[in-house]
Amino acid sequence: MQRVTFDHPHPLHDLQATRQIEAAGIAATGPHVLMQRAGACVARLAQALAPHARLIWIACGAGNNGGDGLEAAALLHAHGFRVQVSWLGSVEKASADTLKSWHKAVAAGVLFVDEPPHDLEDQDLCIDALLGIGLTPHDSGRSPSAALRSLLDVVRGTRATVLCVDLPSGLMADSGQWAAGFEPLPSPPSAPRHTLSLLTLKPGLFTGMGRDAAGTVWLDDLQLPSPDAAPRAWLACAPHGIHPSRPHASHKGSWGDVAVVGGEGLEERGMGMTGAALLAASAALHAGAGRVMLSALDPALTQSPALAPEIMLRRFEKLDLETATIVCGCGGGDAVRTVLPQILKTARRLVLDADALNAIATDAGMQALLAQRARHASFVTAMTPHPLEAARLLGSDTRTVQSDRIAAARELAERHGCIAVLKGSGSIITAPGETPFINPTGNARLATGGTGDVLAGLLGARIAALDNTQDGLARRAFLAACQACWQHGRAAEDDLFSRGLTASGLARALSPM
Ligand SMILES: NC(=O)C1=CN([C@@H]2O[C@H](COP(=O)(O)OP(=O)(O)OC[C@H]3O[C@@H](n4cnc5c(N)ncnc54)[C@H](OP(=O)(O)O)[C@@H]3O)[C@@H](O)[C@H]2O)[C@@H](O)CC1
Ligand SMILES: [K+]
Repeated sequence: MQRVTFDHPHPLHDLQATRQIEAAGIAATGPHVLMQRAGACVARLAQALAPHARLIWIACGAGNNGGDGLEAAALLHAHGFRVQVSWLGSVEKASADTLKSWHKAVAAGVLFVDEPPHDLEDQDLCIDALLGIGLTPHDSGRSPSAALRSLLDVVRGTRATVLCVDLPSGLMADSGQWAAGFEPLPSPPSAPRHTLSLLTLKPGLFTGMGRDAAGTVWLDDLQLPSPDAAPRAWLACAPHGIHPSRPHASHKGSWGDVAVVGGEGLEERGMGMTGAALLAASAALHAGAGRVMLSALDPALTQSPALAPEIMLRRFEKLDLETATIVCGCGGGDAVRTVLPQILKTARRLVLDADALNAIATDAGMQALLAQRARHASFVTAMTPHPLEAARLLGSDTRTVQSDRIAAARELAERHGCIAVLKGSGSIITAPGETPFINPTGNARLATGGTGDVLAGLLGARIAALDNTQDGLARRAFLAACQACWQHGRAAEDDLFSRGLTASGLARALSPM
């Protein structure tokens, strides 16, 4: 068993692959072996998480996820813990494996209760073995029974540490969304949460609602060999080796130019958005771009910001679109539409964000220009939509995008031939022909205006630093996007922001590496 850390990338397998791995495992080990192993490692982790538990309550569903819970109950009882079990199954309907574990628990003298205990304290433990990967898809229209619902409510409202077996019950393994009818109350759970994922890590644990639901994630392979099934995605790890430490004999030209085009003025539509462009420029600067230029769409902006005199103002027609990495769209408003076609045609390295994406979403001509970029091997294009911007580009809605974030990111990347970074909890980074990565860094401090502009500027700096003379530009740009997401999230985790984060503070906290 291992706690999932981010020192190497982890493969994330979807339900189909997990079921295949499970079936092969059962064929290799025989009946009940995997459930016994699963129960044993649940019991081991339970003891480690709550060594002083007065009471361990195990909520067991009717399926094999509940069987894991019953198996763990027998073991924990044998280790001297006071264990109570609520079981939703029946002897008549239980699977053969679950029935064996039920017999074991009964024979061990585990107490089965009709009502969940109401006296679970902080030091106690609640084991959620209600539902695992057997949850039927959300569109089946099936909602939880009253009995299941009432146990779920206790699991979600308890003060005790919660250990979820395989998945938080009701969370869909592939998407990280709650199945219909299983959504918890809006207030986030306050008790510590852990999830012990069995056999494989599932993508849904790390994106969408998954991170809040799962808490700390653990993995046990149930002693089966590493799966060779293709992962649906990878969990990104701390980057190393993409940008080795900067040579002493480097100069500003070594790290590339970033030019930010955005920031509609107050006069245009009564909504001043120059701040967004300034944030992107500041992020590029602090992330180590050799030179940073700002081409503001606000004609009234005629001076570099006093706090960042390094940022040079440029009229759009004075930008060298072929050499600079263009970050386009931050606070761009409608004004961005006038310059975007030329940028799409000419800029070799391009990061598209916010209003540039909104403009492209409604303009077939610009979509065609974007598609043409993919035919030039020396062109790099990255887009950084949040779910609503992604939905506009895909002609769908936010709910559909969020219902399968990996699929939505892939669709964007394939359709537009570019690197796609779908922002949100567990950002998805993908590109044509690449297996997507899910970024594990970051926290709720990022939920404030301007942090997306900071990511766009940071990504601009990372792309600007890529060496033109080396092969594999597309792949290196993709890895640079993964690195930028990692660094953006990691910066937000710094204690510096423990009392709150602003986007300008985040930009200033970035570093070249
Ligand atoms: N097989 C093995 O060897 C191993 C399996 N392992 C473990 O088994 C788990 C998978 O077990 P599983 O396939 O039995 O599914 P599981 O997650 O218990 O859910 C099924 C139950 O949920 C119910 N239910 C479903 N949808 C529902 C809905 N919308 N609303 C309400 N109810 C719904 C469904 O009800 P039913 O449709 O039968 O009426 C049934 O009662 C896996 O996650 C891992 O923990 C490990 O021990 C490793 C070895
Ligand atoms: K569970």
